[in-house]
Amino acid sequence: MTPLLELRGVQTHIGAYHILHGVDLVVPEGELTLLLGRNGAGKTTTLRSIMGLWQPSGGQVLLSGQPIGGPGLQLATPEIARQSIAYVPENMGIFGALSVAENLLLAARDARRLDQLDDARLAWLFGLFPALRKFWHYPAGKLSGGQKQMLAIARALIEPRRLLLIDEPSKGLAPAIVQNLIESLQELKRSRTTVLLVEQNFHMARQLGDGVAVMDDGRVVHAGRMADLAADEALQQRLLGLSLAAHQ
Ligand SMILES: Nc1ncnc2c1ncn2[C@@H]1O[C@H](COP(=O)(O)OP(=O)(O)OP(=O)(O)O)[C@@H](O)[C@H]1O
Repeated sequence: MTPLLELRGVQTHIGAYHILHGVDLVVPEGELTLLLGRNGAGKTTTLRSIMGLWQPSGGQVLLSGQPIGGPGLQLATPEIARQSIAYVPENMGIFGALSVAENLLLAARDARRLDQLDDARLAWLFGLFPALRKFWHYPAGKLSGGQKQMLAIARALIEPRRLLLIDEPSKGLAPAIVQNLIESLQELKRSRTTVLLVEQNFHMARQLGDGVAVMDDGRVVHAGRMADLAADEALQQRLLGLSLAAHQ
């Protein structure tokens, strides 16, 4: 079956630096695929290359088999977003001075007022992230780090999406908050939303991943099922090193 997203030999340069050296990656429809790898391996650059925020200098990015990125066939970022791909960057891109409700409203292209937001979708989001209902009229800047992360993901989900790219949502969060986030993302998985999730936290990754790709030095050096990697400590050690395999 054609995967929802596929990268074939993607090369990306940032200025004079050659960062991605031929990334091959498959994200099947309806699955959560983990992208792991040490700091600087190229995970964020891969997400940005999918979105066209860095334009690949070689290879192809395909959505349902149709090219969306690569030399000679590059779509602009707004066109890529219109293919129903949402990106939650590490800095989350939320507006601190606006309320939780206003942040969500801004992300909904079809609604101009709060009462135009889709009720069923909001109820589903509140089920995933109960804190959003509780802090509905609070300035987003006053939320905790974990709640901000949940708001950022909720913004990406305010409309139905074919694909969600999420960059390291656990970064800087306390273990108890990470556990909340894991539970929310497990609930999201039940809706069969296709997700490509960048993580360094293996404890989180192993509970969420269907498939996994491990990057090193601008390439994918391992791809397979997360259950197989989670069961193989020697492989974890070899691919991820001690610091990542340490199960928090
Ligand atoms: N704007 C930039 N200019 C120059 N080099 C960059 C830029 N952005 C990233 N890089 C370099 O590209 C390489 C890959 O970075 P990237 O952020 O993709 O890694 P990562 O796997 O996401 O790491 P991290 O987990 O630390 O975010 C790193 O060596 C980084 O220094």
